[in-house]
Amino acid sequence: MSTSAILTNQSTTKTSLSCSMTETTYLSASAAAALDAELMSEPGFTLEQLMELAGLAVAEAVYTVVEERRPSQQVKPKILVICGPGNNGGDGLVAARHLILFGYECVVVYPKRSSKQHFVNLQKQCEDMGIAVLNGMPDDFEDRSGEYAAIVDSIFGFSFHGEPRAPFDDILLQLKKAQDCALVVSVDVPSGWDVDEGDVAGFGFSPQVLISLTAPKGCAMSFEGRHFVGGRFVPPYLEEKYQFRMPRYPGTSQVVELLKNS
Ligand SMILES: NC(=O)C1=CN([C@@H]2O[C@H](COP(=O)(O)OP(=O)(O)OC[C@H]3O[C@@H](n4cnc5c(N)ncnc54)[C@H](O)[C@@H]3O)[C@@H](O)[C@H]2O)[C@H](O)CC1
Ligand SMILES: [K+]
Repeated sequence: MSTSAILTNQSTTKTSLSCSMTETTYLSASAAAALDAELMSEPGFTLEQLMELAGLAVAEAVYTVVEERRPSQQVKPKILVICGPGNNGGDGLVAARHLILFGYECVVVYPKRSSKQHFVNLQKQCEDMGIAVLNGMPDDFEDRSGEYAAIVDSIFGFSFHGEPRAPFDDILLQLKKAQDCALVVSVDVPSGWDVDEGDVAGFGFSPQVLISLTAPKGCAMSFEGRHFVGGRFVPPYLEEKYQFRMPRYPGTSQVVELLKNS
């Protein structure tokens, strides 16, 4: 793997539950894919293992931001999780299951379902938790998007290319409209953004929260909202090989928030 695939290589400094983002490491789309493949070949992780930890981290970040804004302990937060056709969508299915275990309500939108057994199992596990798994956006979404405590964008991750195709083009338009009245949390990459360059098409989808997995991708350099990192599974020798540094996770946490320098 060429180190030129890595966009910057710097370090973070730890405070208590967050990292002061004096400097951080960004991975290009190609470096992220190469690292992902290596995790599954050399340390021999299965996709199931990595996705379970990634999805748990997503659930933890969602829980953190929702609890901070929660007006009353009586209201059970309701989360909409929109899942794409690949592994980013799988992270969303895992996160939905954990959010139920954290005491939330969830609805999943999963229009292009993978037939792979792992994904069939993830859907079944969601349904077994009482989660409705829908083929499309709820009919009343435009009028009621503000009722969700958060909307999770797990549509596309680091393998997204080009222009979003149907049905995700329409879904992203709906998400863009909803971002003014609902808290939108993107998983790994704000969907529709160029993975390395950001919102170069000027579409204007701008989630309030991003949870980068393993390490931020290049697009995160132009992200201005709250930024968490999760995916606490990289062995130190791979950090060295890929010349990036995992954030220093506090205690048993699966996520760490990167704080911008003042
Ligand atoms: N090591 C880690 O950090 C891990 C991260 N994980 C998550 O996996 C995604 C990357 O998953 P991958 O399956 O490679 O790709 P995507 O989910 O980004 O999407 C692929 C999917 O999307 C389709 N597609 C691509 N471009 C378009 C388009 N323009 N319009 C419509 N559809 C498009 C493509 O055909 C595929 O079907 C990473 O970001 C993390 O979220 C793992 O969970 C664990 C390890
Ligand atoms: K996403």
